[in-house]
Amino acid sequence: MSGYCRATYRCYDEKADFGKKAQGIAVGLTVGSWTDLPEARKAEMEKHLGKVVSVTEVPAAESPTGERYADIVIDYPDINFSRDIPALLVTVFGKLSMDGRIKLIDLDFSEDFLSAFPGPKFGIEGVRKQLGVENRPLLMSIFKSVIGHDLPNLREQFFRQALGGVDLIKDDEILFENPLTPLEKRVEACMAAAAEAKRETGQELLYAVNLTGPTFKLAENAKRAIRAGANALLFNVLAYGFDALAELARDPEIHVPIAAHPAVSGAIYPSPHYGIAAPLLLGKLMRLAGADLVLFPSPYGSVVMPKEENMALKDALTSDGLPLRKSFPVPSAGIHPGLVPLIHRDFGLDVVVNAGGGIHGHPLGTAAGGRAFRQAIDAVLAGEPLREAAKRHDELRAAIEAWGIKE
Ligand SMILES: CSCCC(=O)C(=O)COP(=O)(O)O
Repeated sequence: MSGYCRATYRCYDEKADFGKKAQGIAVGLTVGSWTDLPEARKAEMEKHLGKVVSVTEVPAAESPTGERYADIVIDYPDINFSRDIPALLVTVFGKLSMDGRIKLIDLDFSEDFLSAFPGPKFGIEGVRKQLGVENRPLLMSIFKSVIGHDLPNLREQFFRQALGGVDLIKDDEILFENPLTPLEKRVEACMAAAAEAKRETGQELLYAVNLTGPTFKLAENAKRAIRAGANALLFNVLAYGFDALAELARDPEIHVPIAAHPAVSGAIYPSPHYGIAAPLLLGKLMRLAGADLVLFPSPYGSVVMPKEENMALKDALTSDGLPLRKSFPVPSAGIHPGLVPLIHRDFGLDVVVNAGGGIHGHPLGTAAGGRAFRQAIDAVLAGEPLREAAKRHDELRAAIEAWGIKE
């Protein structure tokens, strides 16, 4: 699209004139007023004016929620905003986000706007290359119970996760700078455990250390972590803002994959009437800002997102429609080995299977938890039912006895 970024909204109202509402948005969020302007001024302002592209009204009787709504599409001239995500979001959904029952459903970026964003530095291909794993879903393990633990304890936890054959280990997102496991010491301890585990497993491993601290110290902290040996970062994007991620992702000295955590997103996407839709919030915008991996609730686990939204989110991260590297989808929360067939069915090969409790809570211990997942992944790729594979694998059998299989 040339010269304009396009916003799509869903607006609920029992009796509004949606055409008028759309015109009000297009004018109100751009030039402010139009009809009151003298003709000469109108000619000058034309290039700044938002344009209503379409208004599609759905009556209550045909609406899935039984409420009357309209999908409104508006084009916003690039000339009005700078090439950064905060400027775009404030333009298209600043004041408007507080003005009645309206949700931002989608954004389409102009070529010029897009050209300011390099996107993910590694993406799916780059992460696979780093790990040397091309032909199967990846497996990520989440540290659980990290607060109040010291370095030897953390190192031991890391080692046990790594022995299970996971590809990535991520910090818990609630682990911040603290005297027991400060950033650099934590990285050194965990990377030493990774090297020790590699001697047994032969596997490469990425450790996504939680990047925290004041916004203006993030880049410096990331570089400190990398100097200490970190080979990936975890980042709570929504607590800081997309621009913080974009700055980290475009910094040439931050040459490690960044995993985006969805913390705080539940305050923004779930309502049908308000906020920003999940495929845009956790999909398109995360990819645009440069997340190599994006965590989000799956349709099956303990924190769920509806399937349709989940699939649209996956498409936003992986479609060819954006000229950016693809981000790895990481459907998460309450994941256990019995869910691997569903994850593979819905996400295919390019997915990261991610589990905390489903690994640490395994009846035979943390390393067995990782192995059970790897056995489940291998079985699914071989087209073998999990119950069959479980006859040969104690770890998978114990996992299925504990959590079952969901089909
Ligand atoms: C809601 S997506 C984030 C998942 C996450 O960070 C997490 O800790 C999930 O842990 P679980 O024990 O449910 O695998």
